[in-house]
Amino acid sequence: MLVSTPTIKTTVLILTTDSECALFVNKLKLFEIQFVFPFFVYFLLIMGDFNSFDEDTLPDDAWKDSFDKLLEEKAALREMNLLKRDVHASFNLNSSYENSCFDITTALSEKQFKEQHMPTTPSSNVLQFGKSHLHKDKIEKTIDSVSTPSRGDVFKNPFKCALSPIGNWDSPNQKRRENSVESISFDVASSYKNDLHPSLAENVVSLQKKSSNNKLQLGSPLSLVLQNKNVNRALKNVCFDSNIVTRGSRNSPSISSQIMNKGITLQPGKWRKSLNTWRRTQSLPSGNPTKLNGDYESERKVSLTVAAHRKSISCRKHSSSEPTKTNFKRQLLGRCNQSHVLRFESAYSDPYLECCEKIGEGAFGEVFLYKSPTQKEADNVVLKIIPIEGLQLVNGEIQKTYEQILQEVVISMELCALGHENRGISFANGFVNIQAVKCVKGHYPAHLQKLWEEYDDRKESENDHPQCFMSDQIYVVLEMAFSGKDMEKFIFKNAEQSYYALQQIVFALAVGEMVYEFEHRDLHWGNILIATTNEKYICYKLKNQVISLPTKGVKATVIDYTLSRITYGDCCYYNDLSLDKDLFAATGDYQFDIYRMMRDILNDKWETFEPKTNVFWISYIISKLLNNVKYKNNRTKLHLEYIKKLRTLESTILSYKSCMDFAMNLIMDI
Ligand SMILES: Nc1ncnc2c1ncn2[C@@H]1O[C@H](COP(=O)(O)OP(=O)(O)OP(=O)(O)O)[C@@H](O)[C@H]1O
Repeated sequence: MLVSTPTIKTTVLILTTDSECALFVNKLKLFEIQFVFPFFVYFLLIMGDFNSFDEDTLPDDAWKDSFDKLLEEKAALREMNLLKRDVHASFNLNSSYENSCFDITTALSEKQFKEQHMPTTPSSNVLQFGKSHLHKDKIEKTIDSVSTPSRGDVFKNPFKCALSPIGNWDSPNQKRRENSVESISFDVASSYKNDLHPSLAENVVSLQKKSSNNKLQLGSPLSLVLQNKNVNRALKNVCFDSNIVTRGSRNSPSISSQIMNKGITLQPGKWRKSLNTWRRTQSLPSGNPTKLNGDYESERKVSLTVAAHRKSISCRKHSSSEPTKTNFKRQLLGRCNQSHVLRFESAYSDPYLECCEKIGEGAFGEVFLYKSPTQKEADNVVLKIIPIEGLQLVNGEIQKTYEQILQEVVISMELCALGHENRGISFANGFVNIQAVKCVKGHYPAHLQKLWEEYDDRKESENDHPQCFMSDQIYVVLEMAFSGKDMEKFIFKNAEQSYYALQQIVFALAVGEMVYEFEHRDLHWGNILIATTNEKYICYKLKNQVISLPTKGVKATVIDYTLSRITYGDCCYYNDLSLDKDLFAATGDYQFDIYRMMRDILNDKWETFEPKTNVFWISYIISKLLNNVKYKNNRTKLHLEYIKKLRTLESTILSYKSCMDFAMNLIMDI
């Protein structure tokens, strides 16, 4: 192999710094360094002219190609004036052009882009972006085809440099790289970098101020560039101004669309708390708790007012049983077997509460387990305590009204009654067993507050401390049977076990559909509880047909009917989500697609019975069973066999009209 002398000399010099050495070694691997290096040493010894190395050498960074320079640091970009331009060139080490989402046939050069989209005079429909003014609608249309402005030579041969071992850059995707942008840029209505949410601040690699007096001011729009590798993390907690501009998010089209749609990335599973956290960051920019984001705050007030008056029960006209405002309370007390609201302490004595421990929490309630001194599991009771009718926000949520809690109570009790085997032509276990409902009033008991604090110490509660409740606070307490662990945390033995747990859910929903036109509408894996059982079979009766389903050692129970719908008597009990815009903007899991799928199929009319929504949730559960739940034995033949079955279901599930339809199909296989 022939190597020119200047190359050899420069090579020896470069190897004097660690970082350069590492990069260089990578490149030299292509030349079989193990062969070349001894040859260098031998050759230099023969030359015997070490002093001449200082003369006649190339500059220190001669080995760097134009891409290396881009990767290095901001200075290089600034030197090229890229940071000040409309689109920020990438210096994200982790990205690769193969991931690019660009359609190269429609990609525009910077010049073309400016010609087509820059108006001569700014108008109200123009978004500020760097120094340019761009029409919003046009940006949205061309979002995936924005070019990175570049000096032509940078991308013609991205590895061009004096010492580059890659000589002939001829990639079929070269053009893509020309057009790729690996950063996201947008405006935020916040101020200093330090005032941003920490997770965003640490990702800010460029900050362009727009204020006239050269000082960053609160509320002044900033243009930020985030490194793509960190964008997802940053987006999780960050609130964006409504006039966010994003350009060429190439690694993840979904990130781009999240921003364009004012998308919200929520934690999968119990989404309410994560949504509330997001809402809080919207209304209180970190670092400046006194200043509210005006627009968002007024929007939020409207949505809270709407939530307070959200209809949950609607009855056929002229129905004698039509509930009115005045009798929701009476109906609730009827369900509680009470003539009036009880004092908390008379419904639950101190010795009773001393046998409790906190086991869970949701946005609407704290959940405690009463452990019976009899030590019999059947005597244990789960208490879900839900504050109602108060004016103060609890856990970021407006408290449910009598009407709204009545919806949950009626659904819970009626579905629970489906488990009684002597009832009519259908029955199903699988809905949480409601033992009693109580309506109580008063301060939150001191002992429960202590349990809340202990839980907070152990697991960090996301809820508000219950000391916030006054003596006139009303609560509904659902007393239920203990039903196991959230599916999210449960460890299945293998996929055979999870496959039969899935079947249990399908049959329960099928019976619910048949008897009550039931749709769960929020069946994420935090709302399915799994317990181990010694029973070999669980029985269901569907259209007069009794089905014995093997348990394979587990029992699945569906909980939390906050969003559910049933038809009972002449009334429909449901939750009108049509004004809950934030939920439909959420991303971060297939779960959040399901809310949009439901809204679409229901035409945003939440009173309507459409059992396909249950099928959507089953499809979500199948995907969780395949991709997310934990398995103890995941290498056995049996496990793989059932994974295959689940995959088959995954590909066919959305063709069913309802769980009833699906269950009928499963019966043939049993
Ligand atoms: N019957 C039960 N057996 C065992 N654990 C339960 C039971 N009911 C509730 N839990 C636990 O309490 C948690 C909260 O309950 P639940 O989902 O009913 O509350 P929520 O306020 O309606 O929640 P969300 O925030 O989803 O609206 C559950 O995730 C579960 O861990």
